[in-house]
Amino acid sequence: MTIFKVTLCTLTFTACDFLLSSILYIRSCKKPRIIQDVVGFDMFHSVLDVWGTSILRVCICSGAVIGVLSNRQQGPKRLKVSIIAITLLCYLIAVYTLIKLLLYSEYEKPVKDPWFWGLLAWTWIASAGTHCSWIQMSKIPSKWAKCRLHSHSNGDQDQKHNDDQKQKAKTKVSRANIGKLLSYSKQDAVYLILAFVFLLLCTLGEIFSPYYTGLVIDGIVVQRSLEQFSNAIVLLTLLAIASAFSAGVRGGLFTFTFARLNIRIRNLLFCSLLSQEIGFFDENHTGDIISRLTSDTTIVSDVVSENLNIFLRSLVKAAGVIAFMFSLSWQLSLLTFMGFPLIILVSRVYGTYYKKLAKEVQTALAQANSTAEETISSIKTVRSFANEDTEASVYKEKLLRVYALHKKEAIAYTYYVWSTGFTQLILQISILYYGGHLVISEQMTSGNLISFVIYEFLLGGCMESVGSVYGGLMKGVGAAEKVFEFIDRKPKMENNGTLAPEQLEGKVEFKNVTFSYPTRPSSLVLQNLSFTLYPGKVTALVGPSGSGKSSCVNILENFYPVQNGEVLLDGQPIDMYNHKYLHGKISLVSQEPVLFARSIENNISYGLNSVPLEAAVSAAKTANAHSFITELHEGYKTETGEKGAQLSGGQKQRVAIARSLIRNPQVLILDEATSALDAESEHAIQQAMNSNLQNRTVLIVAHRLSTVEKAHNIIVLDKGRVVQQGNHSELMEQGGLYSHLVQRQVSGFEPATEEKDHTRPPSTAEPHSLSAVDLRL
Ligand SMILES: Nc1ncnc2c1ncn2[C@@H]1O[C@H](COP(=O)(O)OP(=O)(O)OP(=O)(O)O)[C@@H](O)[C@H]1O
Repeated sequence: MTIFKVTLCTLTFTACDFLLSSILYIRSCKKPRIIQDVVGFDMFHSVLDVWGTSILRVCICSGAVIGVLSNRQQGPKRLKVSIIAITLLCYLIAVYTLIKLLLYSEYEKPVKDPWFWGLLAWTWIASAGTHCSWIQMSKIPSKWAKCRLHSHSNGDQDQKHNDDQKQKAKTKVSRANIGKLLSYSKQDAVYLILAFVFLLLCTLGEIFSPYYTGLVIDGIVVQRSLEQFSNAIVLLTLLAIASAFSAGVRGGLFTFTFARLNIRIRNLLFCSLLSQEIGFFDENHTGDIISRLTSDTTIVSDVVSENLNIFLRSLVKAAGVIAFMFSLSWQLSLLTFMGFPLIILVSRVYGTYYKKLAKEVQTALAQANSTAEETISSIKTVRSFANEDTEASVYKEKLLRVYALHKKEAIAYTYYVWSTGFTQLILQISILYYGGHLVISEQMTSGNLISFVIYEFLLGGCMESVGSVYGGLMKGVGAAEKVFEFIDRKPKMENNGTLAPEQLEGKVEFKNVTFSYPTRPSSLVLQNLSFTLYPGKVTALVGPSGSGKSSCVNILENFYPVQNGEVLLDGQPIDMYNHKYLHGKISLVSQEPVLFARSIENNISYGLNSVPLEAAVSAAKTANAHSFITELHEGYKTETGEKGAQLSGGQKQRVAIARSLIRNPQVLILDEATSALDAESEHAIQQAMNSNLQNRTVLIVAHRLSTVEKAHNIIVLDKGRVVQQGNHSELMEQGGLYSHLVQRQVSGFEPATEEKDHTRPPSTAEPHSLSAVDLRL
């Protein structure tokens, strides 16, 4: 709707409101002349004041229209700012009409005048209409902006429009999340239904208790009958026992069901994480991911379980209590419900704010966790740089951010308790005052008043619970939003290839491969790269640091998708191979091999189902690991510690080589796999592997000349391109980057920076120790 339509509608509504209210007032006026009603106004017999509220509404609406038309930019914004005040005003008008009904009913029981009822009903409708008109007019800029977008851009309004859309989308997401959370509990429907049945039983017991308490008091004070008094007490006792029993079963069942939900969600999240592409782990901090897996999932199940339990109990109890209250006294019930919308309003404002805060707290906590995790997992590096104090202060800074958010939460909670407590206090005093009047005027018994007051307390408790658990539920929903974001995330690279040929030759071809990492899409790491790895041959990749050697390995392992070109295994793109099959045939020993906190035997047979010890021993022998393993106290049963921390770097590498060899892979990739070994161990491994080469394709990424010089083919990379290819002697003869690297390193010259300079003439110094030569600049 355009600005003109909105204002026209508002003005039409205002005119109708005034006209209808006036007609209804004139028809319900008991005095022969209106002027007499005005002069001798009587609260208990005249509805002049109710008609007066229509003038108030006319003023509100016309004021809004004038405000918007006179200042099209600022007017609607000002209306938006005062929405809560107008909501309160409209609510007070509606409450006033209820008070009028109570005043009228003092002299006319029941109130029969249809014009009076008509005026009351219209006043409620018109109050709601005024509120809606105000909201519509406050929204004008975002809608109006749409029309203006074509003529000229308006940054602020576009931003606001986007924010509105985002807010709407968020509300939808919250609802979807609650639905989704419940859908994960489908398997526990039986337990949930049982829990709900016991919840009903327990609540019924609690609802009837005040009623029987009233009967006990009436038995003592009014009837003075021992029989009625004792019957009521027996029933009260039975109810209390049944209610307590049901409460226990209900609580237990809810806790049990949500413990199952917790396990389910964690498992789903973990499986979803495991299926994500490697780029996902480059983009997300481990601490963040772990925080979602541990604290967010706990919040989702625990907070939701606790709050859903209280929420349902309070809701069912409130429904029963309301029914009893109306049966005891409709007047007192009306009085009670005047405060009801106010509590909802407070809860809503608080809930939205609390949800926002909860999300911020989760994010801040995840960042703090991430810092702690990074520091603790790299404690040796931290210690070696004596950087403990800085790390501690970085962590403290992050914790202080969490603390600041918690403080905000605490203040918000304080205001919430104050506002709801104050509303309830006013209500209770009004009820006692008006209830006393009803008892004195014999419109209800004292027992009923006591029952009503107990019910009112119960309802107050229910409302408070609903309000406070709303915040808790929102906290759970905020956490669920983050958990579901990961559970629902579709991996950008799926391992859904199906090829699994019985015979695999092992020929690998890189054809015009261009590649960049997902975290840095604009920087090309490999450019139009082509080379071939042949079965039965050892190929070495060499080149300066950062030239893309490990990136080639990552692509060959199918960790990342390539931007252009293709990587073929036996003529087929590698992503067409079955995931398990591919990694059974291509095995990688990486630069920093990671061992798991298990025994050496289990580490060697990692990922294989049942492997005899002999196979592990044989692989360990080839990897030159057997002798050091047997020297360990528990041999192959020795635990390696977290990430293999209880083994030396060289020992870890040898176990990792054995782990790859045991699979008898067709393509073996050794990415700096022997960098931590002494020359003798490396030589022993090479001997063993060369004699074991059969038709295996071997790709070696290494910096030591001793590792690469015996390779059948050496591929020299520079800035993601192949610059040279051939065996050691050919490349040395050719000159160029390879010989330059060799000669420069042989001369013992180490440049100060990682930048290389090919223009410099190669050193003429004689090689003195080939085994120690590092082919990296
Ligand atoms: N996970 C990653 N995300 C983004 N960029 C990366 C990632 N890994 C490596 N890089 C970048 O890709 C380029 C090539 O790195 P790569 O590890 O392939 O080089 P390398 O030749 O193996 O180096 P080195 O000999 O030092 O191990 C470098 O510029 C590096 O910064």
